[in-house]
Amino acid sequence: MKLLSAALTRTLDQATIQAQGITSLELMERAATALFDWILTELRPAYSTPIHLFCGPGNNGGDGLALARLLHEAGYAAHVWLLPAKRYSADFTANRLRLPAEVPCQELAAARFPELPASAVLIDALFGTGLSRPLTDLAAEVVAHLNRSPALRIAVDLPSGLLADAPQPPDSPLVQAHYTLCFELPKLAFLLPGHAAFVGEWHTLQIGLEQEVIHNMAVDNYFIEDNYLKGCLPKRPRFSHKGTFGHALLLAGSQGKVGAAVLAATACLRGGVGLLTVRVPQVGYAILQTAVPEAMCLPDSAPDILTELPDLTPYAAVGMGPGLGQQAASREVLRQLLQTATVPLVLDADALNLLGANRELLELLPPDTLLTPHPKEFERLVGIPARHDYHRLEQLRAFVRQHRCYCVLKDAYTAVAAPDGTLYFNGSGNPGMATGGSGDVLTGLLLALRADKRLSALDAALLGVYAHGRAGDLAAQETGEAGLIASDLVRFIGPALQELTASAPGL
Ligand SMILES: NC(=O)C1=CN([C@@H]2O[C@H](COP(=O)(O)OP(=O)(O)OC[C@H]3O[C@@H](n4cnc5c(N)ncnc54)[C@H](O)[C@@H]3O)[C@@H](O)[C@H]2O)[C@H](O)CC1
Ligand SMILES: [K+]
Repeated sequence: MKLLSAALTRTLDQATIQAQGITSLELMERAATALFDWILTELRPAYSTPIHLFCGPGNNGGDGLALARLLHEAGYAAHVWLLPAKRYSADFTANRLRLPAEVPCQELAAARFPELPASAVLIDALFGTGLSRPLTDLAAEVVAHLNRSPALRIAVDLPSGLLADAPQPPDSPLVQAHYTLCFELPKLAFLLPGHAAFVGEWHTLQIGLEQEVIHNMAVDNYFIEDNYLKGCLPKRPRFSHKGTFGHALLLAGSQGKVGAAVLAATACLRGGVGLLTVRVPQVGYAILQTAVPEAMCLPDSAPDILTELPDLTPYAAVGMGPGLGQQAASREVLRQLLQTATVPLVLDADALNLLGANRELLELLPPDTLLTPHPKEFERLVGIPARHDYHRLEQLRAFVRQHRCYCVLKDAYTAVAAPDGTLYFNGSGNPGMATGGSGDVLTGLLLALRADKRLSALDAALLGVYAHGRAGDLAAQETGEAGLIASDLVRFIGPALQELTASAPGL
């Protein structure tokens, strides 16, 4: 799904109002009803639970006021606190007037903040997408008061203080929400690591915004969730043979890190590759032949690191990096690979560190090469530390545009960057995957998908990243998050890919 800027969100609201012939107040009522339904079904508060709604002067506050009315009408103990302002939005005022007189409603003042015990539920409807600058004065004090409370905090649309799609100065006042409930589409701000403590668990609520309008909006950020890739992996034709799915070459492993080669190799096989040859140093030969009998092994003549690039003629794709080490001889293998390869490349781990340490090699990257750095490796690749999460995304866009490559920036919401600068944030996966070897598994899986000629570079990257996370989610159901190890991911690649496979035969 698309990630809209605050400006496009406003356009969408207006377009929905026009297309459906409704008033903005009616759209607000839909938003409040969706919030009300979520709170009742997911939180199931007792009628006696005090629900304190903190309402700002704009439409976010209007959502809060409408929600307060719905809660009151259903018999819940709603209590409204208003943030005084010079101007209030029209729909705020309309809902202020519609609030039944029996609902306690007070203006906030520095000397008059309510007691907020652990048993209460707090609704943060202070500010949403209309926020244009960091919170100060009374609003900042209210936010600090909410954050000090042991009560559950639910943010409407955005945790107040957070901008939807742009950085705010460090240490700006921000509500620390346990839940953020937004409308229809998530916001880019939710997906950035620095915001996790403020956004909490987020959910999108449907309010009937115009799908046609969303469809026609041009954006450069997408969120990849459950349904997006279903059916994208072509079904295997009955008359296929191992040549159909490509012969991949994996260059990996060094003394003490042959396990990385084993994990990437098994993941590549589970990813559906036709044939796999693995290049390891001598130290890895017996290990690989024993641990991965399905793969062919082409050992390097050196005992503990890779020093020679094999003839690339037989291969449909080449992966390099897991457990490689950063010796000069391996750097020369990488240089030769970049100079001679005419098939898709997947570069990870030490192959990326070698690129970062020898940045002139970046000029040799063949177009459509797929790189899979984590943030630290990415920083080494670009050579300049990111000032904040948004700056890192701009660096990412600039990097793929400059080098005409695909880059998978690994994080809780991994971003796949395409050469045109479009970013696709991945929604599958869980914290159990933050474990050694997880990245090696991704490399192997991506290598298999890049060897499959039926897939475009973008589809291979998106399918691989999503299936890797999905394998993690399936594995965690069995092992729990803490108990999950990288080999578990390998076991669940098959089921994850199965979910994404088309039901109709491909041509
Ligand atoms: N489809 C939807 O997403 C819908 C969203 N709704 C809700 O509407 C808000 C956006 O409302 P808006 O009135 O544009 O903005 P805010 O309520 O966030 O606040 C604007 C208000 O605040 C003033 N202001 C801005 N920055 C500051 C600041 N730093 N300090 C103090 N005051 C500030 C500004 O001047 C305005 O007066 C969206 O988030 C949803 O919650 C609709 O209800 C339904 C459809
Ligand atoms: K809010």
